[in-house]
Amino acid sequence: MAGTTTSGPTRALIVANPVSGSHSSELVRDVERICASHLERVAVHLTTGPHDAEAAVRRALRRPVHGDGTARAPFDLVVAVGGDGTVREVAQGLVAGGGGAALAIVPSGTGNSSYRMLWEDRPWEAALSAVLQGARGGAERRRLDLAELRESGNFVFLGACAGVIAEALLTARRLPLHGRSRYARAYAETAGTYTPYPGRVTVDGHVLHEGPTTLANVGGGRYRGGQYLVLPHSRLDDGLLDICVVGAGLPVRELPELTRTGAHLGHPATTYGRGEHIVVERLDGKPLPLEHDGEYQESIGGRATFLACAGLLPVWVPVAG
Ligand SMILES: Nc1ncnc2c1ncn2[C@@H]1O[C@H](COP(=O)(O)OP(=O)(O)OP(=O)(O)O)[C@@H](O)[C@H]1O
Repeated sequence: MAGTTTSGPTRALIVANPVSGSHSSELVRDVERICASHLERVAVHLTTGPHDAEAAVRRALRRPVHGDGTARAPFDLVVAVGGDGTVREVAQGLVAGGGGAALAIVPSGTGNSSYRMLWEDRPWEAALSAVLQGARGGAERRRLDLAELRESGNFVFLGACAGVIAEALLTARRLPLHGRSRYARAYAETAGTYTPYPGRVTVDGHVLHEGPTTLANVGGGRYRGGQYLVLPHSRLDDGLLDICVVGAGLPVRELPELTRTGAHLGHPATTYGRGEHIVVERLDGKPLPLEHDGEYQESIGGRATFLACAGLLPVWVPVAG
């Protein structure tokens, strides 16, 4: 397959977020130990705050290492140890840093949908060990699509959602729960009082949906909240963004059950599309409730514009099939 390579990586930077939902220092030590048993060079960076993962990756990739009189990139692998927000920041740093280092993920967040979109339910130790051995371990380096959110300039890895899922993230902030049950409870609470917003979604210049909107999800990843299969048909390297819109005809409380299996797609209130240029709007002059990669976008206005960026990010994934 184009864009793949068979040999494993040799030099890893581990970027770990100490405040991600299921972080522990033992986990970081284990990741470091497993990497060190396969690789010639391993470094660890603990993030210090929002955006630090991106800055650390950019910095680290900028410094060439000199060996035998030649310069080469200091790392060919960056292992993000964190949740979806950390993974996205690392992805942004990898794109900005250039140089061809590829991403691997060890899940230690809350939803961990990014890890699941690549490795499903495989234990992280097995996935990391596969990555470190390359094709021999059953992993390959593939270039995956990203989306650019025009209004912020950020790249989107997992996906973005306007509507009830974004509102649920705000609810989740005040819940003293951990893991995926935190998002499940936040969603249930939010759904109880949620009013669909007046919206429009345009795909490659054609209006896909206009009217009351419960959610509009652009991806990227098949899962949201680690368990809800909102975009079951999404492919990560087809150069296109999938979009699922749920209108007001589907009771908000029924969505979690339906999206667990992708059954929402058969409901008449659901519209599905695919394209390179997707515009999600709120039409009543209020800000669009929007999140991407699990982070609420506070400063977005009434409109979010997503552009597909085909094959922008090198990522270690299981060998296809
Ligand atoms: N040292 C730090 N202190 C405070 N915030 C940090 C620090 N390092 C990183 N962050 C921020 O923590 C946020 C949340 O991290 P992350 O998304 O990885 O975990 P999570 O929210 O538990 O998981 P998920 O997104 O999978 O639900 C990120 O937006 C990141 O910018």
